[in-house]
Amino acid sequence: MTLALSSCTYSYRPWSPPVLNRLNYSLAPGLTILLGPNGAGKSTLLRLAAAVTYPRSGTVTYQGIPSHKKVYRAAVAWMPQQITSMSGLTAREQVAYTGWLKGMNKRDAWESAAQALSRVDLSAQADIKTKRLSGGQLRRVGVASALVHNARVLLLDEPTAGMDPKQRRIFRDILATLADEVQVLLSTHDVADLAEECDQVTVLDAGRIIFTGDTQAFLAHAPAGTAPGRAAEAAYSVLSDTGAHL
Ligand SMILES: Nc1ncnc2c1ncn2[C@@H]1O[C@H](COP(=O)(O)OP(=O)(O)OP(=O)(O)O)[C@@H](O)[C@H]1O
Repeated sequence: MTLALSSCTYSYRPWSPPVLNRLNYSLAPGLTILLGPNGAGKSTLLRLAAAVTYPRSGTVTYQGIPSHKKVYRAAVAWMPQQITSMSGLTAREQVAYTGWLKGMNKRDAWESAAQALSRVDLSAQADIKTKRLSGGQLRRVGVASALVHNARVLLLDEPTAGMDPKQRRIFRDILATLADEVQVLLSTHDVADLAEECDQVTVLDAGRIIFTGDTQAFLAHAPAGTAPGRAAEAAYSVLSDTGAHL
């Protein structure tokens, strides 16, 4: 049993049309990327999975535990699109502070912050004030903050948006390593960068899942003769066109 959304319906206002309608989704092991056009519902799905909000009907569970339970929230970590640097805090202090907010005692949070920063390859920047870090490094502080309380599932909302190619490559390698230990679901528009590196791909369109499966099955949607290195974009384009007609 894993993180699962069962028949989930969600709308932002009681009277507005649902953004997700009776959605069923089970997160696979490893690294899954969540693709879809603007407004497809990716952030909404992640927010439900992160227990930031709750479905109007249906259930969200992790190993059968419903998302409103404290143990659920302890198992799942979420990184929103915007990471803020906390005024005056170093990277380690910011990550430790997040751990403390999540209920760890000060000493455990401090120790765990060092480990989390090492997992995102930021040990060398641990004592630097977060406001002096680059945008890509600050995102890695965000991932470390998400990891500090030893979550089993990591939910990342467009973590690579605005990163330069080098930072994206570093970030991608870190995620690939992390995904050996925790389940990772991340939304992105960087199809070409990530789709060939991940284990699973899910494509959301207008609140419906139009594809979910392993990377090979996803790439198989690229038309024959697609140039090497373009397969992910081509597969996504074919699936998006199909989804638009469903
Ligand atoms: N706070 C909100 N209040 C009302 N409607 C919202 C709110 N947030 C999102 N929506 C609407 O819900 C739908 C899905 O939005 P969501 O942000 O989940 O999509 P997305 O796939 O993450 O988009 P993007 O790729 O642009 O980030 C959109 O129609 C959006 O306008």
